[in-house]
Amino acid sequence: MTIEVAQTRILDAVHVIAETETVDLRSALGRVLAGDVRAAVAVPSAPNSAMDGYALRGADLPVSGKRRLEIVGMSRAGAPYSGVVGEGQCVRIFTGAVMPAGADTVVMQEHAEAEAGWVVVGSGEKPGQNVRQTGEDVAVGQVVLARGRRMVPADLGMLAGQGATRVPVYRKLKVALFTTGDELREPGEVLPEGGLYDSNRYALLGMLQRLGIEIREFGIVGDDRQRLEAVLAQASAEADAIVSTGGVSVGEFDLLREALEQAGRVGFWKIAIKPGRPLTFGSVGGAAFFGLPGNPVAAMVTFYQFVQPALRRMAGEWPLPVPVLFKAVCLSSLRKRPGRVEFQRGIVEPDGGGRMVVRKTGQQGSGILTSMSQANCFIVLPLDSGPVEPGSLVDVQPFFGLV
Ligand SMILES: Nc1nc2c(c(=O)[nH]1)N[C@H]1C(S)=C(S)[C@@H](COP(=O)(O)OP(=O)(O)OC[C@H]3O[C@@H](n4cnc5c(N)ncnc54)[C@H](O)[C@@H]3O)O[C@H]1N2
Ligand code: MOO
Repeated sequence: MTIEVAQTRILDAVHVIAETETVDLRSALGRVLAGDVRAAVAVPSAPNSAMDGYALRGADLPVSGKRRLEIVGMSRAGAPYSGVVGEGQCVRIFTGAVMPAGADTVVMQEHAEAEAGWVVVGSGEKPGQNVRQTGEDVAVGQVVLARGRRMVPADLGMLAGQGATRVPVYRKLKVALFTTGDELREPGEVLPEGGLYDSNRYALLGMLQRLGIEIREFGIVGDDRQRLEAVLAQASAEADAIVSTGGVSVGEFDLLREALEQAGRVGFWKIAIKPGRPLTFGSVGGAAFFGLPGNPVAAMVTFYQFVQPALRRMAGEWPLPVPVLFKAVCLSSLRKRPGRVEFQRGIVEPDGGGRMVVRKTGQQGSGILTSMSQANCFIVLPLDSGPVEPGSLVDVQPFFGLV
């Protein structure tokens, strides 16, 4: 199965949560809007000055030479001038102050010479300049923020700019999380010979936390079918989605598969992706189920490719952002065989000469979590491509952005 087919099937199968709630603006960051927010007030609410200077009639500006205008008053932000600016007059004005009646133009103070109640302006100024018009940012009735938007800091500002104190949002998505494998130990415990600490659950916790999800942790579930079935039943009763790692390939102890066949409807897919070929997707009770491969990098790559978009959709987010891809010059040689899309891990940066360059973060095995920890991007190698020689252009998908 191609990545695209798997992504489409998953997005088509999941449901957006129905319940909504209202939250205080202070708690709205990262939440998903459950309804359109329309503007009740125009921003700005009145024409105002973009500069400190003098408000005057555009018709009074000299075409050539200079003109002397009488200063008849002052308009400060929060304390407008109540009179009218007549011919040959002006008002001392400050940034953000309402334009006085009669005036339609502001000359910044650096371009004017003030002298005892009078000001001299020169030519080269344009009628209408330096004025911010009513509603030029937001007009009354316009959709300020649309349903399905995951709110960013500027959105909180937009809502506050409308005088809003509370906003309608979808309730938080609940996700149950567990890992499988008798070899796993909880951090803090003593590690037996051949054991390893459960790193997947913590990496997944981090990725889920970034999505603002309410997490129900079921810990490590050993290779015990009855226990797996019990956890699946409880998880499906408590959560909108279940995410697990391990036990999805073909090993004899991959009991998750049997437990799932008992508890729900799931498909076992082989996807043309590396790392992360084996993936399980389906439902257990009313919950969507995602069974990720156990290898730590495979678990993270498949989370980003398949689980994250699905959880965002379920949480009400729409449209989903299209992942950013750009070209960079690859400084490493990369091993690659045609047949799978590969998500190798890299560090991308400007080279100082106007180019973006990328190099791989060491060994690229799907168990090498260091390769992910040190990376700031995926190097995305297409399905049918072969090895990459240093100096070639490759597609890069950055992890970073403003936060
Ligand atoms: N004969 C085949 N063997 C394997 C295949 C295959 O197609 N045929 N696929 C390989 C690929 S690709 C992957 S990925 C893994 C996926 O296997 P599972 O999902 O069943 O994962 P496990 O066998 O349980 O574990 C794989 C690996 O990852 C380690 N692991 C598991 N859970 C965690 C955790 N929570 N934290 C840290 N590390 C974890 C585990 O110890 C194993 O080393 O199968 C290949 N085999
Ligand atoms: O998922 Mo596996 O190699 O593709 O780790």
